[in-house]
Amino acid sequence: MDKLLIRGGRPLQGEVRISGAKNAALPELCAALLTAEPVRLANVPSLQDVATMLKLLRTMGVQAERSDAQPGEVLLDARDVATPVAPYDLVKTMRASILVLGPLLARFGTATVSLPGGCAIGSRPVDQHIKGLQAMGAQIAVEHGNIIATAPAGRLKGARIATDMVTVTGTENLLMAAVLADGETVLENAAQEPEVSDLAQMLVAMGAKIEGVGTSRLRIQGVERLHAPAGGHRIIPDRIETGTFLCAVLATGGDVLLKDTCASHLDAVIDKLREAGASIDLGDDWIRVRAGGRPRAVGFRTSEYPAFPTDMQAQFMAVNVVAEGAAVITETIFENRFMHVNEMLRLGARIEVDGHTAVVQGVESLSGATVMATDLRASASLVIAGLVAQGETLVDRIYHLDRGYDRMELKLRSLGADIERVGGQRGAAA
Ligand SMILES: CC(=O)N[C@H]1[C@@H](OP(=O)(O)OP(=O)(O)OC[C@H]2O[C@@H](n3ccc(=O)[nH]c3=O)[C@H](O)[C@@H]2O)O[C@H](CO)[C@@H](O)[C@@H]1O
Ligand SMILES: C=C(OP(=O)(O)O)C(=O)O
Repeated sequence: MDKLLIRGGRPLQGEVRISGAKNAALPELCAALLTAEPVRLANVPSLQDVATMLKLLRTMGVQAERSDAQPGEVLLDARDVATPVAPYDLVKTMRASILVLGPLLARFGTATVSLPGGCAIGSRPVDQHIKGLQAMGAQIAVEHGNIIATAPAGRLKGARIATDMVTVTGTENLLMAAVLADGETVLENAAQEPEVSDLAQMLVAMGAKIEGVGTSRLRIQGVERLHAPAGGHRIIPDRIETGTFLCAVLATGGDVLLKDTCASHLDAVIDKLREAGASIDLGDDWIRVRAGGRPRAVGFRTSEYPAFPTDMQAQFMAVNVVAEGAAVITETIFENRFMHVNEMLRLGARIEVDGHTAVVQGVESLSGATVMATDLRASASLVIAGLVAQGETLVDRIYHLDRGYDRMELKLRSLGADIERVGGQRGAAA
């Protein structure tokens, strides 16, 4: 099993290119199921979740290939979908497989998707996805661990849906279902994450009629069919990869230019980084971050976009761990997203957790040790801590990291980090 070996203590310096957003790529790959025309996606990141999604689409009969000629481009042809089924062996490795449910039901009137179980960071039910589809007329049964869904007479009906909480993939699933439904759907309490808006823009380019993009109320007039987006669709930059590098630079005391990114998707994180002492300059598609000595500890509370993202909580905690002072971090989205804390303690961090709150008392230095990644962003936070720690840090179980980061260790190495993959080859990224 692959591990990352890090010899800490080197500030990051140089330039790095940010990849396309995992959490936009996954629903947008599924959106290709909504049309019989071939769809071209650009800026698709090379990471394990994308590989898993391409595999899932292929098992259904979709032609899904990376272009040899154009790096980052994926061509998808869902003309023939023989089996509208997402089996357990793929869903268990990637919860976002649930994103095929809405589009399959919308276009083919039937779908069977294995019910995702719990996950390291929380129980993560999909009841809101199911409730919304039922409101659109779907008949849904859960049998033998599978969600079995059908649309009577083959087509969903528009409905007014208010989800009990803001759900990102829930909004995306219902949006993809609604674009081909008969009549109008109104999604209240919709997620406003940039990845949801990027999906909506792709759907509009495919002929969907959607009002309110970027707001908490999406109004959709269903159409009979969709076409491919003319000229393809380019995936937005990954704001969480961006934030991860920003935190790594501040924690290590470096100076880095991040290219091909979008600063306006990261307002809350950038505000907190500045509060922590980072000097940050912004351009249309770049961010330059410079650390001015040891960071100051800064508290924050995770919440839905545009507030501080839960997917940045662990990485920002790694900054606080070596900062001057103390900070309170509150996690409001997932009930078990402090799994990195016990591993950080092994590196010498001082953190106390009480329910949804972690109190971090910054320390002057960390000392390298073997630590175990428990989930995707926990892995990233341990890499940041390892880059700061004195001596060697070995991060185990980095298959979690590979799910969601595009060649992270190569990018870090290009910035001067002493980091290498040991114990095998990287798994087949898409
Ligand atoms: C592939 C993808 O885009 N993943 C992101 C997505 O996950 P995901 O879409 O799974 O997260 P949600 O926004 O749905 O979850 C938010 C909260 O709602 C709860 N909930 C959600 C749906 C539901 O039917 N019932 C229910 O109770 C969840 O357990 C959680 O407590 O948004 C999360 C919150 O920003 C991010 O951390 C993930 O990186
Ligand atoms: C939690 C995440 O992803 P997923 O929803 O795919 O588990 C994440 O990207 O941090």
